[in-house]
Amino acid sequence: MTNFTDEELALDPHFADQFEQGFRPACQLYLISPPVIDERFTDQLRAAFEGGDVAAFQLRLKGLDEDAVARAAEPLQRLCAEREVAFIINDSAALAKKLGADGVHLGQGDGSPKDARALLGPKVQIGVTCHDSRHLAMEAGEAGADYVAFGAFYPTATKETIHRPDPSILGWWTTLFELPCVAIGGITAQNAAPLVAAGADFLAVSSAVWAHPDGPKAGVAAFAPVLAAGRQSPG
Ligand SMILES: Cc1ncc(COP(=O)(O)OP(=O)(O)O)c(N)n1
Ligand SMILES: Cc1ncsc1CCOP(=O)(O)O
Ligand SMILES: [Mg+2]
Repeated sequence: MTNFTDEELALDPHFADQFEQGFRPACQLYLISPPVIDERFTDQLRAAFEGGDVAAFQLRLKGLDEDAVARAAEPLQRLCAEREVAFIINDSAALAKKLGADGVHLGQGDGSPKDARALLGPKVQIGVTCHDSRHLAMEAGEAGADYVAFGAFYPTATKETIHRPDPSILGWWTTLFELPCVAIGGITAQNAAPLVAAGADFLAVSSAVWAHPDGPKAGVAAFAPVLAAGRQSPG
């Protein structure tokens, strides 16, 4: 495994874009499905989309075999296509390929981004979990990821988590690299401001939307003000 020094990082040709102050689109919402869904979920997803702009939806069903995930995916993928929301499959590049998904999200134990790229081609988005690690994020960038994900920023009941990054990792990343970064883990409309200010390109959110007391439409709508507040200007 490569360990990057600051000097190597500054010289690495894969990161030629670093230090450029390029345009970064405003922070957007990336919805993660609940870990378990039933037949009512397509309507819940439709309601969520009515709450405001959603850039991507990840189907993250834990403990189901791939055939069952594929069956669940069908109406959800169709809805995402109608709404021009990127449809991302969690964990499995092979399933993303089979379904013709727009992307796949890979954890550190979900296979290599290079193998996924070889399987999926250049147009499919590949995201990689990087926990709280600058090193893992640089490795993912080198391996051809389309985004890196840091988290969990806050306690969450959706997944057992060990790593708790500081929001400053988002600012560090966006100052050096153009590759988008995703913030995940326990994010709500109430606690998201430091992540947006620090530079997150996407907020990946599950329970704050699906368990919102007024429903998923209100759950998405609640994020509008914090997304609109935008990043801290440099300096
Ligand atoms: C956007 C995003 N970031 C992180 C994760 C977590 O992926 P992983 O570490 O593989 O854990 P599981 O989600 O598979 O339990 C994610 N799914 N999406
Ligand atoms: C999948 C995942 N990876 C790190 S935290 C997390 C859970 C995100 O869900 P929530 O927004 O409910 O904390
Ligand atoms: Mg995974």
